[in-house]
Amino acid sequence: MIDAVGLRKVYRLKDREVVAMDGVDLTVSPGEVFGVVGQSGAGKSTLLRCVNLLERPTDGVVRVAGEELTALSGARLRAARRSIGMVHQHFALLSSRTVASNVAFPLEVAGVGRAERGRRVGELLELVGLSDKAKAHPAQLSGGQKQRVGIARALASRPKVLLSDEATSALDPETTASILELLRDLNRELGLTVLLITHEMDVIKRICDSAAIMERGVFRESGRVLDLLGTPGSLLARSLFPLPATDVPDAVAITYTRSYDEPLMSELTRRFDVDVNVLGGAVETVSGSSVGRLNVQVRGANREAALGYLAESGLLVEAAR
Ligand SMILES: Nc1ncnc2c1ncn2[C@@H]1O[C@H](COP(=O)(O)OP(=O)(O)OP(=O)(O)O)[C@@H](O)[C@H]1O
Repeated sequence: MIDAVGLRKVYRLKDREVVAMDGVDLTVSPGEVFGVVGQSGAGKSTLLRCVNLLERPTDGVVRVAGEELTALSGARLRAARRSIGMVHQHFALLSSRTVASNVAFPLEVAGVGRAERGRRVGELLELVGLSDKAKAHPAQLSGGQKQRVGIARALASRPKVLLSDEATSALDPETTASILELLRDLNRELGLTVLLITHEMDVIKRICDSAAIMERGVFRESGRVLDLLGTPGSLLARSLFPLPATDVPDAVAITYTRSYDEPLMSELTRRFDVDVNVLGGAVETVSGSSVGRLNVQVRGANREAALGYLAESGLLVEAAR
């Protein structure tokens, strides 16, 4: 649905050049939620602005919903961009307009008639759970409600793709959870493809099917979240499940990305007669699967066979650090 190849963006300032993006390849499949996570200055906003051609990349090709945006300009680019909705961190609502009129705004710009606009706005407000706020003004809404208006407005022209620029960064944890849930529901119910940028690992954990870690203008790793978590040395695994450093002898870090019918640890002690001591870790639901990362001390004569058994069972076994 989104295909970007070799994206570079260089800002030319008076006295120097800033390379904000330096060769990013991004593929977002139809119907998935893809999260790009990184610290401030990593290049996330630049990537998002280049994907919808708010800014033209210095190099590279961007295709969205089958259209090569980088080959278009003027009216054809504006028309193609209707298949992309955008949600902003600070909502970007018009304060003098009511909620309904904010949502109607892109429809007015697109020349949609009054009756059709009214019908569509009603539908959109229902979709985001704000039917009772149609006549309110943005100043009368909570942050979460404002973001719901922002999402309704972004969906007005029935986009295939929603870009989210730190949609939950200005919200408290509870409101963040409800907005993420809304994005997930819209993704499922409308088959909406979502590309979001965030600096919060929690957003990746809660709603993303795929993710990329961005640092200094490049993707350090990218792929399906569960695949990355099961990959040796994964940065995402270390960031989502930070394990405390350990120098305990015979300790290993174990990662599993699905639930097991049989109790593996007790099986281990029974079959291999080893002592198993859990030193630390966490178990959480990621992309709908039970994922765990544990530091475990395994001791005994059959230690190697026991670790081999875990690896054969599909767990990732690495040296604990
Ligand atoms: N218009 C611009 N002109 C010059 N440099 C820019 C411009 N926009 C971004 N940059 C620079 O490009 C780099 C990447 O910035 P970008 O805003 O994309 O990062 P980010 O990951 O989105 O960070 P943040 O979360 O703080 O917005 C930074 O060094 C930034 O200073």
